[in-house]
Amino acid sequence: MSVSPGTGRSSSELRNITSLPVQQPPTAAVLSPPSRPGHAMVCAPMAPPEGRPGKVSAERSWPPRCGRLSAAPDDGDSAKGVAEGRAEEAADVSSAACNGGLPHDPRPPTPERDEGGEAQPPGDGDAPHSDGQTVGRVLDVMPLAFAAPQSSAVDSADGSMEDGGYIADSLIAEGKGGRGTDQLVGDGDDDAGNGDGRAVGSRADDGELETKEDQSRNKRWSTPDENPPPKRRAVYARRRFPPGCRSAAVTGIAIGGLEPSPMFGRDESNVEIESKIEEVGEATETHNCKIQESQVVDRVVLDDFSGGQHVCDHPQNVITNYSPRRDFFEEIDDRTPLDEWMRVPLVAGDGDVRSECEESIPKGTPRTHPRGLVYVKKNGKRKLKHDSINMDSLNRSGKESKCAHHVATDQIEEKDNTGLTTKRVIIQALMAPDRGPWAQRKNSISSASKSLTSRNNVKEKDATQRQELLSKLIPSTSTRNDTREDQGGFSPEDDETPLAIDVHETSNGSCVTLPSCVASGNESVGTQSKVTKIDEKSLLHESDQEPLVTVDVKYEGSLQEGNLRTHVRGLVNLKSNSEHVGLVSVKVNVAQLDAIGIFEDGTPANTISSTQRRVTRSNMKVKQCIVARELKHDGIAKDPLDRSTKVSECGNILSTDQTKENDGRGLVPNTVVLALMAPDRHPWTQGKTSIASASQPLNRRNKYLTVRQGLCLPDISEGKESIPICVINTIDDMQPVPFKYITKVIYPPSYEKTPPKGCNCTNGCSDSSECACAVKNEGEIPFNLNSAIVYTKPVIYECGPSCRCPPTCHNRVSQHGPKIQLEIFKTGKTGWGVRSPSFISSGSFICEYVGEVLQETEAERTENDEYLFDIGRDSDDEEEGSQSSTSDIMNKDVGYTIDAAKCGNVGRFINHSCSPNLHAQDVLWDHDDTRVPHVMLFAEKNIRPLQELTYDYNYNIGQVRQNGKEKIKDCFCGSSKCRLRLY
Ligand SMILES: C[S@@+](CC[C@H](N)C(=O)[O-])C[C@H]1O[C@@H](n2cnc3c(N)ncnc32)[C@H](O)[C@@H]1O
Repeated sequence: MSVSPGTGRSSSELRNITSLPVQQPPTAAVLSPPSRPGHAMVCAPMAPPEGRPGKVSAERSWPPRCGRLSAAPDDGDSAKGVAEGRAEEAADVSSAACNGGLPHDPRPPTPERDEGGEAQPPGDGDAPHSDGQTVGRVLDVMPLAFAAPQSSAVDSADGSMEDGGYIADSLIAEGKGGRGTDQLVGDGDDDAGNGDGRAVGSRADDGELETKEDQSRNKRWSTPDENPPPKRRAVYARRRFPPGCRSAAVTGIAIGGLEPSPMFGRDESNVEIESKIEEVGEATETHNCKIQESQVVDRVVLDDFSGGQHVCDHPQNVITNYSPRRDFFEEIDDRTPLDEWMRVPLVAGDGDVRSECEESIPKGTPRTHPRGLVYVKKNGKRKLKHDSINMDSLNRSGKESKCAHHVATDQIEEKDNTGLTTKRVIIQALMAPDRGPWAQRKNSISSASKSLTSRNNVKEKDATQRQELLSKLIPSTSTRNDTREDQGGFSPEDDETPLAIDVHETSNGSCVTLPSCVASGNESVGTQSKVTKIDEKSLLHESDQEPLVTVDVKYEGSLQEGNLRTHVRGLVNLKSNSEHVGLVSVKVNVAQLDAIGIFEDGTPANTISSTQRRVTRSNMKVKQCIVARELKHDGIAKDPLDRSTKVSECGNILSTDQTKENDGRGLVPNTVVLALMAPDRHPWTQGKTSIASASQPLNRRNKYLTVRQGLCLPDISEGKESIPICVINTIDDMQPVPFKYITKVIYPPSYEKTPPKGCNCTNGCSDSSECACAVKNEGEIPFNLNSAIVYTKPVIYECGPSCRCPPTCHNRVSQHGPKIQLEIFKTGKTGWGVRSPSFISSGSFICEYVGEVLQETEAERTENDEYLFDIGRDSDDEEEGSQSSTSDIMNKDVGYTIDAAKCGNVGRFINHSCSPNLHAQDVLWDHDDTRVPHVMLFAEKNIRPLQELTYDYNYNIGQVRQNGKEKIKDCFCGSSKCRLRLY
């Protein structure tokens, strides 16, 4: 059932969807390569046969000026040459690339069975899969040429999808709708489909549930007879920012010397005010850290609070929203009603700031970003002056982003060691950098880390300790360390990166030696751990010994969804010739290991088994380890080279600090494994240390913790993305329905991209008046030097292959693909979703919405409309004076849609939210054709780790129709601002 606009379809988008079959042709099939039984691929047909009974039709309206309004009735005709040609070609070429023209689900429809609903729970469509997933099947993105019919395979997807609150779509008759269904209701019948007592027609007009923008939009479009129909544009690529935001935002080439604030400016400092520190990592220590650096300003202007609904009905300009019910990282939602938040006064002028940090830092793991409480007071009153310049305590002024709730300059990174200032107040510790320094280039890591003395002390002390120990313990054999980029720098990964164990036993039965593993590189000594990371390279030769001892590491746990850990602990079961010789507790960083799937089937001697309820059992080849062959009770361990290192002793188990939290069960007679030093940084973790921040304190009741619970796939992109994208499902046993993972949009076969006129810059595009691309962007580079977008436009022009500037040009951001670790996970109610284990700062590029570019006429015939995203410019864009491309020669009457049903990337899994944290931005870089821009998703606010990534599909509630009937789909975004309906 492809009735409504699919993903990304705007509320302003109404479509005349025609001939959409309710029943499926008996030729539909689920195909599976015969050579790989159990691996099924499900594909939908390109277009349904005409005249099939049971079809539904949808009426679609177009706004004036959208170009296709008039063309709507004869849309197919007007676009016939192209559309039909496209359709045919698509079937042959483009779609075949993804679909292979595979037949569709052969199941005949039944009255009970909702074609779309059961097939794809929260959505509709005929996607022959269940709940957007397959049961027990491995995602198969293999070429369809290998696919063969396997009609039975679909059965597993039928009827079992609705776990965890999925609501099946249903195409129902007037008055038969019900909450939680995708419905068609009688046109104009407010009661129809109101199974839960809601009035369909008025739901969107519920003033309490809508923003003003919503109201305005709905007012404009909700009554087609009275109001002009909506613009064609699907998702608003532009975010409605407060006045001045765009122009006031600091760009990367503006304001010399200052690191600009992120575009969206909703830095977390306002959240962090009086908020509880999120415990990160393993709770081994807690200490109070006095924030010594903060930006304290005299004055701040808050002339617009991003719509103002969220905050400042308070006459004294209360800035911060904080809900004690929400966790620390909870976003500031500018549309969240005030009463949802506890308002926190931020004071300018006389006041007092007191900051307190409390966090847990795993031993030996320097923390870069503490989080703490900031108390802002001013004689017990709330006060904030209006002004346009922030003056810090040194009377330095910083331009602020007006869209910020409060100032956010980089001066916090520099100084103001005045610490806590009592006379002038404001906020400013703990602002979000352009990008999490822990996750990116670390160019601002100093800001956060330096701001905490104790933190720095730890770090420096660690380094000193390590160096000292290294000099003592490690002979000059570690040549390979000399080239390490992180040499001398102790990042959070140093003690956290995955390590594993391999145990060998020598003939005397008393030694444990190094395995045949890769060298991990850095020699370091655990900070407090007294564990030496031995030069594995120098020991590799010893791995030639025939292992006599096997290691079986078992991880068990009871992690809950969203409660990730960076490290698990487990027991290493030492065996010698199948005889148990002991247990050793070890700790392994599982987040990285599992997520990137470096575990592989290994030899019995080097395996780690991961078992847990509903957790995939996996053999993980141990990659790195350090093994001491002897451990004395004086706390000295000796490695195979007879180098000794101090270790902790924990009962009978001689363990390192990494394991000392364990109960120390097991007996290890004279033989001990010491492990868990910091190995190399893995490519996928470079610059991505924030996984640590996703961790939670250990639940000490869980002695055995799991390896990344619910891991379905280590990398759904199968290596196509530079950063693996794993799939996590802790809800059920299903996996995503197979699709072809692509990283670039597929244009219609007949489409020829016209290279844009590039810039000739050789100076890094720093002169925005000279850079042709900047000129197209109205004289600005929309990205700052940290690659965060700083303002939005209808279309942003990045430099591209036609330009002389290098690929590193800071006006090339989104074209390089995702740089933030993303993962697909099963949500409770909205199918699969996307999140990141990393903190994402506002303005960061997330990913592109990739799929097949279809002409809309063709898109309307797609079976599965769940993954459609209309693209192209809307009329307003031009009215607002945005630069129009000179090569914009296309027929504006032709609309295009990206269909990611069969071919797509991680973007296809991003769900809708009425309070989104992403923003869709049209970007051009490899052509100037504004009909088919790239849809790039950027973070529009700071996003805490594991928070679902969402954008606003912008459906026009009440306007999605099929066969003249309103179609309804409930929204389960869970936002306090939820409009309750997707459409
Ligand atoms: C592009 S897909 C998103 C990924 C999808 N959840 C999946 O499992 O593949 C869009 C579909 O997801 C579902 N969806 C997304 N956001 C939703 C929301 N807030 N409430 C209900 N369903 C939602 C709807 O069925 C929608 O048609």
